[in-house]
Amino acid sequence: MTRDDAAPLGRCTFLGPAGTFTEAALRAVPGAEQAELIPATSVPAALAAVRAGEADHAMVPIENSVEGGVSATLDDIASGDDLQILREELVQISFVLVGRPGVELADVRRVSTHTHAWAQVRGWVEANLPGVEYTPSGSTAAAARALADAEPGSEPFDAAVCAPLVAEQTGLPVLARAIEDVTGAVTRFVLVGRPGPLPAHTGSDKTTLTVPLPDDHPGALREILDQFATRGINLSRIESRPTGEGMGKYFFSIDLEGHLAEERVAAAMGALHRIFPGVRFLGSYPRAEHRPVAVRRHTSDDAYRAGRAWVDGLLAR
Ligand SMILES: O=C(O)C(=O)C[C@]1(C(=O)O)C=C[C@@H](O)C=C1
Repeated sequence: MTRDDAAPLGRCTFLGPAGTFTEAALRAVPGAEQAELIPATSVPAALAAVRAGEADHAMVPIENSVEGGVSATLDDIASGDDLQILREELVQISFVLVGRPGVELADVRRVSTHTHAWAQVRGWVEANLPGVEYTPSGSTAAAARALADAEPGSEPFDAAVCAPLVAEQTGLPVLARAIEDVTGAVTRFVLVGRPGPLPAHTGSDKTTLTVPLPDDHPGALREILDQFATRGINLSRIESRPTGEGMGKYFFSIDLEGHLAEERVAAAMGALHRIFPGVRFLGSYPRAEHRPVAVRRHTSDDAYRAGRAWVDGLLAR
């Protein structure tokens, strides 16, 4: 059984408040206009709402083309009750600096934003606001709204780094535009639900999984990679994250090109499960770029089926 693409989003939570890049990603999903959008204060809070059944889906950031993986998401979906990624969205990222009313760029001493946003404007800040004090916030929009909602004169900081949309929504003065260090940066977001039928295989799919690293297993990383290499499976992301259970305890978070419904992916996942029973399947879903996955002839479904038919024929002699 495959998931119905036209299934309603229902109650959909996201890293809020209104005006985050995450909200922009959610609004790009067909059917978002009919969904009930529920802002969450953090990624773990959004995912907890899905696990508890208080929301049907959550949109959360997972990877940025400049700053890499979003740890809060990678760590949260890797533990606790299983969740499933249903689709991904790519959003072009450009930041503005908004200030409290009346402040000039030269007067800015304290700035707030999300840590991932801060990492993407570090060069601009060093060049234009040297020595400025940084306060992390739950999201870019949370920083801007803290500024907009404060009593005049008691703002917690002078400026916030956020999306141009939030500047419009709050009416805060824009002190600088396009302050990102890398033009054309992209953040990848995933729509997450509770485990259920997989989205249909499209030929341009991605699969996300995690593999815990056992303590006493020399060459474990190589054994994981071998499962993909021998089956011609390309990885688009692999990173290690601490499990939080003690020094040296890690898991790998992996995206591969392909769908669990493909023989080579199913075979690799089955093999991983034999070697590392703690492997966690986090979903197979269409790639946002819709670029077809290149499959080498000898690792195609047809080749797998032909190989199995040959062996079955030998056994049936
Ligand atoms: O704070 C936001 O607006 C978010 O949606 C989060 C987030 C992230 O986690 O990377 C999303 C995109 C940008 O890269 C900066 C922040």
